[in-house]
Parts: sequence; C-alpha cells; structure tokens
Amino acid sequence: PHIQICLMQQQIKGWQRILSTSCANCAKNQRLRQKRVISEKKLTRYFIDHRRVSVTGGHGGQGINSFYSEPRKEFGGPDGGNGGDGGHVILKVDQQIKSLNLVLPLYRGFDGEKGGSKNCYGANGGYTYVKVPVGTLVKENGKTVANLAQHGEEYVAAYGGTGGKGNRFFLSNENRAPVTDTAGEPGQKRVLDLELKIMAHAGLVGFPNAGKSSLLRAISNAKPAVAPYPFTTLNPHVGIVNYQDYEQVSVADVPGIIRGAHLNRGLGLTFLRHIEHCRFLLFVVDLSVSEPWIQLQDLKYELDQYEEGLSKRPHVVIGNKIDLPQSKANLLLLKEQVEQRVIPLSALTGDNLEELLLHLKELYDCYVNAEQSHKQNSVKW
Ligand SMILES: Nc1nc2c(ncn2[C@@H]2O[C@H](COP(=O)(O)OP(=O)(O)OP(=O)(O)O)[C@@H](O)[C@H]2O)c(=O)[nH]1
Ligand SMILES: [Mg+2]
Repeated sequence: PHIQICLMQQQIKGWQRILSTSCANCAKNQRLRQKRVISEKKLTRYFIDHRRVSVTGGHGGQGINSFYSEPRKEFGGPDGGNGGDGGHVILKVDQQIKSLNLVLPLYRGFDGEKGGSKNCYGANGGYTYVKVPVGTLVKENGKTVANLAQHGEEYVAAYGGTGGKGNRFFLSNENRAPVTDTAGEPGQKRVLDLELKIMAHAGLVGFPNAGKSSLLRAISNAKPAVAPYPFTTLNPHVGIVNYQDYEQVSVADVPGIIRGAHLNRGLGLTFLRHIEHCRFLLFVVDLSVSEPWIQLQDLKYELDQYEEGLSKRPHVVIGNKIDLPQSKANLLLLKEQVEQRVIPLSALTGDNLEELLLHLKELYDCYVNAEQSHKQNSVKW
C-alpha cells in the first residue's frame, strides 16, 4: 500500500506539472525581463564616438610555376594557376550597432590562396566586414572620405591585393614553356578615423545644470541621469517625442557646453560634433541665474567658433526653471535682450511644456517641407 500511495502522489505531481504549464495565468505571473539601466559612468565605456583604425587588405596569392606531365605525355605544357585576390576590408552600416566600441584598432583582410598545378586558381580571400553604426563619418588625414548614413551601406576601407599569375598565363606562341610566375600584390594599407555623429532632428544646447536632461525626460521616453551638479551627462542621449499624427521627432541631449568649449575646455569639442548634425537647435537657458542672455551669447559664440553659422540654424530659446522665484524677473529681462521667441517652462513641474512641443512640431514640419521642396531623398530618420 505504501508503494501505491507513493505512485499516486507522483501521478498527482505529474498532473500538476501539466496543468501548470498549460495555465495562462502562470504566464502572466512571470515577470518580463526589464532592460538593464546602465549608469552614466559605465555608459562612457560603451559609448565610443571616435576610433582610429588601421586597415590592411589581404595579400594576393602567389602564382604557381608547374608543368603538366603524365605517362606518354611527358611535356604537357605549363599548367601553373593564378593566385587568388586578397580580401577587402569593408565598413558596413548596421542599425543594431549604436557605438564604435566594438571596432578594433587593427584589421587585416584574408589573404588569397596560392595557385595550384593543373591550372587550379587559388581561392580569393573572403571579405572582412566591420560593423559600424548609422551616422559614421570616415576620415583620412582629416579629410572626410565617406559619410555612412543608411543601414546596409558599405565602404571599402582597404582593397585586397590582386593575386599573382601562374606560368600558364605567360604561355604564348613565342614562348611555349614559360617558367615565369609572379607573386601576389600586397593589400592596400590605410589609417582611418571613424567618427560617430548621433542623428537627431533637434539638439538641446545649454550650459551644465541648465536642465537639458530634465527637459528630455519630461518630453520624451529617454531617461538620462539628472543631478544637481554640472557635467551629470557625459554621453549624448536621444529621446523620441511622439505626436498624435504618428510623427516622431528625435531630440538629443548633449553634455553641457561651457565657455571655451571650442578650445576643448570642459567636455569640449567632441560634443559640439553631435550638435553639428542636428537640423534645429533648442537653446536651454537657466532663468534662475542672473543675466541669462549672457548664457545665450556664450552658447552661440561657442557654436560659431566650432563651425561658422552653426548658431544660425533654425532654433528656439527655452527659459527653464520658471518655477523658481527669481526666474520671472529674469524672463522679462531676457525677452528684452533677445529678439527671437523665448519659451518659458519648467522641466521639473511640467509647466508650459505644450508650447515647446507645439513649436518643436512646427520646426519639424518646416524641415520636412524644405526637404521635400529640395526634392532630395527623404532624410526622415
Ligand atoms: N526648480 C527646477 N529645477 C530644475 C528644473 N529643471 C531641472 N532642474 C534641476 O536642475 C538640476 C540639473 O538638471 P539636469 O537636467 O541634470 O541638468 P543638465 O543640463 O542635464 O546638466 P548636465 O548634464 O550637467 O549638463 C537638477 O537638480 C534638476 O532637478 C526646473 O524646471 N525647475
Ligand atoms: Mg544632463
């Protein structure tokens, strides 16, 4: 009887298992794996926006010197095959890749195989693909040689060398038994600078602690770190603002700019590069600081020093921290000093965010119309 009871218990357990796997409620109770939040400091390790790579194409295979011979056909003629071509090193855009951290400092293409007797050609070296993110600029000696902006786009960074010729290649009426063969050529050798420019429609430009990250958190799905000290943000973050007509506008939060950024002070020059790619700019000014128009002048000066006319891109001035007591007076003074539109808001309390969102949509529509009128390829990322 004891064995019987044990067997029955096992059977019941088996049913439970069957029942539990078929139960839809159990699936509900299983928690979805959440996306890991990476701290800003760790993200700096992953987010690499500049890499110098040395690329060398594969070496061409050696041609072969050989003569065909078999019983009763002693002098069958030359039959040395050509060597294979060396493989290229190719940069290929992959939209799954977000940073240049996986790009190694050195790449060498596969060599072509040497030729064989009986007119066998050596195999060509395979291509070496290096995956790079969308928006990678390829520079050589400071000159831009490629702008990889589309998924799947390829750029041959280094051509492989051509394979050598076997002695069969040199067969002619004058020379019926050539003994010449040539070596394969070495592959092309280059040193390239890869630079990543993040792609966003709008860029938030402001001094450290102005509240750029808070604003991006308030209007989009992005979650950059916010803290009451300067240089909280060390990497660019991109957030997407969704509109009711299913249009999406991307906004980039770029680390704070300080006076002398164009001379590489603060976090400096590297981040001005990201602003360069934005179609319109959102200048974020801290209204709680006295004389906020000085901030605006400094920001524009830094942008213009980096690239002439960068501050003249379509832009809007955002007066942040309007909830603080001293901000109201500063806002009036700022409006007197600045002729363009100023949108006062508070990223913390969410006051007047609608005005910014509506204006952002206007800027985006203007940009789309301009693109269409130029009859260029659609650049809606
Ligand atoms: N009172 C008030 N505080 C704000 C507002 N917006 C941001 N802050 C505060 O200002 C501080 C800095 O905000 P961040 O969003 O980190 O500023 P940031 O411009 O991204 O700074 P960096 O990343 O260092 O360049 C934080 O303590 C925020 O809570 C606002 O509208 N009102
Ligand atoms: Mg920030």
